[in-house]
Amino acid sequence: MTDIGVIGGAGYVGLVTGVGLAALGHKVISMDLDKNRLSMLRDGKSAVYEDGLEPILAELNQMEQISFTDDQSATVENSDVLFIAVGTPSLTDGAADLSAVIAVAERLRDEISKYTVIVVKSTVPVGTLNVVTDILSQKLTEGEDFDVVSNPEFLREGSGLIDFFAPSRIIVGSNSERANAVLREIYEPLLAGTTAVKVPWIDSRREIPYVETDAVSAQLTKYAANAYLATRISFINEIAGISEKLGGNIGDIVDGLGLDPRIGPGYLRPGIGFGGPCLDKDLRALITVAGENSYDPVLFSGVLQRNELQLREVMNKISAAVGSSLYQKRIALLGLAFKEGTNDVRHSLSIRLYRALRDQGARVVGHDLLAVDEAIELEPDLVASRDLDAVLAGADVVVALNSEKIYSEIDWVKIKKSDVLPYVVDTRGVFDKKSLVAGNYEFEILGAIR
Ligand SMILES: NC(=O)C1=CN([C@@H]2O[C@H](COP(=O)(O)OP(=O)(O)OC[C@H]3O[C@@H](n4cnc5c(N)ncnc54)[C@H](O)[C@@H]3O)[C@@H](O)[C@H]2O)C=CC1
Ligand SMILES: O=C(O)[C@H]1O[C@H](OP(=O)(O)OP(=O)(O)OC[C@H]2O[C@@H](n3ccc(=O)[nH]c3=O)[C@H](O)[C@@H]2O)[C@H](O)[C@@H](O)[C@@H]1O
Repeated sequence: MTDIGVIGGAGYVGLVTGVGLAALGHKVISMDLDKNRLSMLRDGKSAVYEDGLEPILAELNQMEQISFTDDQSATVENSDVLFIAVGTPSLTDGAADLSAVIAVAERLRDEISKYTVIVVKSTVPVGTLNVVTDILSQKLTEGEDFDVVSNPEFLREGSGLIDFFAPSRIIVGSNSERANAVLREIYEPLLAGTTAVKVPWIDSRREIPYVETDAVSAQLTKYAANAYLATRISFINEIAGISEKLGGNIGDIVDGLGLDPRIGPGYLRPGIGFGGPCLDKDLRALITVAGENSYDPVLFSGVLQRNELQLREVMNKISAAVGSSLYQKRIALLGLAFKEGTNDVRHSLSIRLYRALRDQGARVVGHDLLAVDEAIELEPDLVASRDLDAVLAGADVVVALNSEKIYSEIDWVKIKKSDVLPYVVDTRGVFDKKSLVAGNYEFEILGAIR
């Protein structure tokens, strides 16, 4: 059992990391600046939605396996290992904003009083570990008082706990054997499949790849993974666009593509593009860092460009559907979070679409199962509801942006209230096509002939 502090412990990554490590039997202090989130967490409630998190959190709280505080000094004093999971958002030039990481390191420089392993979980560009080491070295000695390790995170929002307990891989980047040994000890229960509380996602028969490498490679692996995922989405969106022009059916194309074992079926759903707090930000940071090192990443620039164009494609479909002008047209957007299964609206392309429609005078009404409050907090004038029927009623155009299961269950015949039907734009191939045909709706599916 290791005493672990998680700095940024109330965020998406920090919370899953803290809860996961506590469930493995470690004593965890989750430290954050957000007092509101901390007080919710002490009551077993999370401001970030993660499937299955709250029951485990409540159990861990009761066992005193995890605690929540805004006191960094006490966290440092009572921890042998500190995971840093603070945010690293995009600056206007695309580079990662490291101010939160630097602020934490500057305090650690004065707070560390025994050998402490600093584990950087936040996604940070190559070179950031040197910055942290330089800050700490102003008062402390590397190897004696501290070591800094990279341990990038690959979780997906909404399925964070599954990804913690059944990760595709664990990557640890460090040149210190002492720190590596500490990390191996921390992850040992996960590799062995043993936990202090019952979690449904662990499979002790499955071997979890554990990769030890240098810090530069660990950090670049993280950026490469997100760049590849973004590339895959822009790739399939581009194929969908071409398919639409040539009269193909993207669903069948994806199935045919995915059958090639070198390509695989996952992560090939076309749509409005990749949104969310990370893919876009990390790709921009990679492009910036490549540029700073005299390398021209033409492929990745194209991936970003396709993503921007994709939003415009969807906007054009809506404009074409209403004919003359969007003014006063009621547009129902299904899916406000950046994807289904999360309440995160950070960098949601649905919200960007809302703004573009609003600016042209449309009356937009949005639906989401989890993110209505978050969407309204971000855009106070947005009319949004969890009631799907109410959102669909009276719409001139209905647009599916996320692929929630309930969207596939809409009975288009049953919901018909009059002969004046909305035009339906399905960017996700989620709606029941037979039902739309039976109801005589005019509709289009992104990337497909009907
Ligand atoms: N959200 C995701 O799915 C993933 C995020 N990442 C990376 O993990 C990092 C964190 O991302 P998220 O969890 O999404 O961000 P987040 O914004 O949800 O969480 C960051 C937390 O850090 C706290 N914080 C900021 N400054 C602090 C300080 N000085 N001391 C203590 N707490 C502080 C904030 O209050 C917030 O709760 C980023 O680098 C991101 O790129 C990596 C993999 C997945
Ligand atoms: O670094 C991160 O933050 C994380 O970013 C992504 O995870 P996440 O942002 O939670 O969401 P994804 O499920 O990857 O989806 C990202 C965007 O791509 C879109 N997407 C995804 C898959 C797909 O086939 N098609 C598609 O358009 C989603 O709708 C969403 O807008 C990665 O999948 C994680 O591995 C990574 O850890």
